[in-house]
Amino acid sequence: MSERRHLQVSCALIERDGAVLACRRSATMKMPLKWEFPGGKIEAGESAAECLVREVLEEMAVRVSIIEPLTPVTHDYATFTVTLYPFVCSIEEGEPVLHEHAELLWLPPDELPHLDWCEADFPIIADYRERLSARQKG
Ligand SMILES: Nc1nc2c([nH]c(=O)n2[C@H]2C[C@H](O)[C@@H](COP(=O)(O)OP(=O)(O)OP(=O)(O)O)O2)c(=O)[nH]1
Repeated sequence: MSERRHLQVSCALIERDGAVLACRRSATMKMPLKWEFPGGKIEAGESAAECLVREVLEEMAVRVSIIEPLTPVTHDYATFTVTLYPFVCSIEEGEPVLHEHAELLWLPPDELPHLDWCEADFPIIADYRERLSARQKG
């Protein structure tokens, strides 16, 4: 029996002017038309943070700097498992462009849960919003 695939993926919650960038997967990708954060698979010898910066640059021609890591999330999909390493980021250089995605959207954090996200992303959004409200209180 073949072993179930377990992907290690970095993803970016890019903040700008009180909004966060959401990307919609194209109709031809796996999980078509689901929303996700920009990012991709961690390569051998690469840290999650290095992967994040490389992937966002490749995917949307934007150089990001990391503000803070969020708690990694492991999720079982029907055919594979993914561990997502999320990072809150800001843009250092560039304007996001559509290469692979069907749509890009800047959304206030409170509106993020309303999109049809890849399942693994919901706990990340919850963690992010909790940290934001903690930041505002304290
Ligand atoms: N980039 C990204 N991927 C996510 C998120 N949530 C989530 O479940 N994933 C999954 C979708 C993919 O299976 C995997 C990301 O790998 P990828 O971006 O290299 O994969 P892909 O489907 O675009 O392409 P591929 O496997 O055919 O090479 O992680 C997310 O927020 N961002």
